[in-house]
Amino acid sequence: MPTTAPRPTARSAAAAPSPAGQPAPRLGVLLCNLGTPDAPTPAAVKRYLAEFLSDPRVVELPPLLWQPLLRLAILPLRAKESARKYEKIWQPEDGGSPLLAYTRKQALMLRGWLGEAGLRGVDVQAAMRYGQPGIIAQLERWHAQGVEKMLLLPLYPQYSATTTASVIDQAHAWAGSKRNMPELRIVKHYADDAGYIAALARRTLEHWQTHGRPEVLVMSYHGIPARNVAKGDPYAQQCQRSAALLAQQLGLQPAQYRVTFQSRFGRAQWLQPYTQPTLEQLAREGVKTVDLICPGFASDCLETLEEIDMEVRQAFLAHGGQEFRYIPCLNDHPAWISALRDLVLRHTAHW
Ligand SMILES: C=CC1=C(C)c2cc3[nH]c(cc4nc(cc5[nH]c(cc1n2)c(C)c5CCC(=O)O)C(CCC(=O)O)=C4C)c(C)c3C=C
Ligand SMILES: [Fe+2]
Ligand SMILES: [Fe+2]
Repeated sequence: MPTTAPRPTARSAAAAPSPAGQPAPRLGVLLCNLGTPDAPTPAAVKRYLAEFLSDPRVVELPPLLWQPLLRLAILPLRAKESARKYEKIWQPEDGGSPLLAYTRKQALMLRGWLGEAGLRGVDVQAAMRYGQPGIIAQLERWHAQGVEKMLLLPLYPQYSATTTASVIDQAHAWAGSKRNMPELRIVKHYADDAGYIAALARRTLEHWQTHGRPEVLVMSYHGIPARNVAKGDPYAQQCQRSAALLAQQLGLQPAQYRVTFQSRFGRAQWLQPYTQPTLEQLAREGVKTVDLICPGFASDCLETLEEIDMEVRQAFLAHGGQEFRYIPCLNDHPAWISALRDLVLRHTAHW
């Protein structure tokens, strides 16, 4: 019996068939996070750190000065040291790197939730700025399928040139290499987005329902060099804005919370106050119970699971603290997926 082929539309005629034989998506949403090594080994960590720390958005030193220092002095030691830390948080049975596993889960859930919200023909994928799966490879796949509209959603609620701008640079450089470039939209930041703040508040209140309220809630953000802020990076201001909104939702008075900055790299001054010394000081002042939340990290990762929940916890307890309770990142919390869905719906309106 002769079969009638569906009449090709302008789009499907141009599009390469997708692997599952599904029609090509109309719109691609890319959840972008920092990146992670492929394995918790010195060799894999070295590859990842070399790419990451060679990005001029991340380290602004002249390459002729920085590259020899990085390759000869920093990487050999740091790769070994970091690999040992990655080993402590690696999930061999569950996606390896927590950062990658959670970002993939967020993409999968968001795809379903957008479909339920009535957004048709949308594909949602997870990608990493450094290492695998890469941003360019995904944009290239969509381009080959004829996807003409792509939304970049960096999983950094607060904008920084060191993170968000680097994602955007990479996507623009890729688009610049195309004769028939797609439409690109970007979510620059969502530090004061009501859905994001509500998700953080929900996460915290659920934690308090189980454990009760602490004496002090510490909100710890990843740091950046202080001179970046002096030169105009709005990151610090956005961190303070998110913190104030979260405190307001939780009904906290200024004495009941602190904003701190973690993960300092190198010897330059970074944003202050630093997280670990703040926790040590609180313990010395007689504070017995603290909760710590990392509002700037969309997913748990090395910097939260190892640095905060192991190292900083240890430091607080060693200085006289009694209870250190880490509040997990937003990860796959439904309130967070709902906030991401609303961000996507707003940024793809009339598309
Ligand atoms: C100059 C160095 C760094 C800047 C600036 C920086 C900014 C920055 N980073 C994140 C988020 C993450 N960073 C992570 C790991 C990480 N960060 C740095 C250095 C800088 N970050 C290093 C060297 C590392 C690797 C680990 C280590 O060796 O200590 C991660 C976790 C990755 C993982 O695999 O789990 C995240 C996430 C933000 C948000 C930010 C600026 C706002
Ligand atoms: Fe970092
Ligand atoms: Fe760290």
